[in-house]
Amino acid sequence: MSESGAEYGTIDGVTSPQMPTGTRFKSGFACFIGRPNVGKSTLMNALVGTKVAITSSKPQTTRRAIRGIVHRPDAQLVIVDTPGLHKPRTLLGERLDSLVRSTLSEVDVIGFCVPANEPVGPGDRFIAAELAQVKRTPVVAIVTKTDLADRQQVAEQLLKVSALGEWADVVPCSAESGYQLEVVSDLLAARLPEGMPLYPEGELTDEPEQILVAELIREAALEGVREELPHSIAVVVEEIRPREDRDDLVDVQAWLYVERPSQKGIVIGPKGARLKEVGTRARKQIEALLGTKVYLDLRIKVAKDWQRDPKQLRRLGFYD
Ligand SMILES: Nc1nc2c(ncn2[C@@H]2O[C@H](COP(=O)(O)OP(=O)(O)OP(=O)(O)O)[C@@H](O)[C@H]2O)c(=O)[nH]1
Repeated sequence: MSESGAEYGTIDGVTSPQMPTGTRFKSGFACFIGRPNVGKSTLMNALVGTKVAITSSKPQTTRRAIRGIVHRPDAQLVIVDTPGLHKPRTLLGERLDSLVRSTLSEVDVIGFCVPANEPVGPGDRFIAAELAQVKRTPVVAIVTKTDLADRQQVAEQLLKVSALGEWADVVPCSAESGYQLEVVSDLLAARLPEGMPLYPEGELTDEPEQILVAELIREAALEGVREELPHSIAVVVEEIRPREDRDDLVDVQAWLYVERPSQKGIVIGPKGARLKEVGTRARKQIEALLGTKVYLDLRIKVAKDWQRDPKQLRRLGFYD
């Protein structure tokens, strides 16, 4: 028995019926790296089987290392979702990149994602060169979005990606159609060290609720205005509290920060219509996440140039 009381593999002499005798349970961390928009978050969600990372059709919406956990009979794979590597333009950009680099050296296996439907370019080569520096961590190259390419294109992409570096494996998959997701999971799990499960069974993410809720609100606020304010919105959830005398209602109080008064106008919309929509959309997602009815108190504030100000960055949850 493990500490949590569940049966896991051969840990402490208990053999799980799903595991061949003699195999040892494995556990550890994986992360996906790749250019923005190549499908890293979507792949993580598909492997975990629930929406924990935030995906969108615009690059660099993922700002935090959100972890998803894949519970397998033979292994527990904790996935750290990294933002896309990109050239630092603002202080925030520099922090993203140092976050990516430290993540790479801390994990047990890296999944390097390149989409099947786009030519291999300088961005992919830049990341491949970065990965060549991370000597001790095995890298599985993953050709994503195979549903958007024909067989010939996928085959050619596999060859091109193989030529980019020294990979432990090269595998094609589609998070959209589910093609080869099991194989991706197998290949990543195979590279983990033997060890106890790191999280109790059934737990999908170890992000605090407050951060997940803030991400859902930010995602809702970006809907439809990404072109105008792609990186200028941040959300802080002040409080999540069950309503007194009610066991079916939770109060969520949150601040939505923008950089300039003009952006405030965009987010609020004519007669507050847009902000109301954002609130409704976010509330539905939060209700799904928390499994209860939610009253969302969402207010907007201007925090001038928050991306360039270390104090503001810390306040908004971006730590050194
Ligand atoms: N057709 C298809 N679309 C996909 C697939 N995987 C991801 N997408 C789409 O590609 C876009 C980008 O996906 P994300 O998962 O947000 O990409 P990301 O690499 O995490 O992006 P960043 O967070 O910006 O680094 C989204 O519109 C997804 O719906 C896939 O297997 N097939």
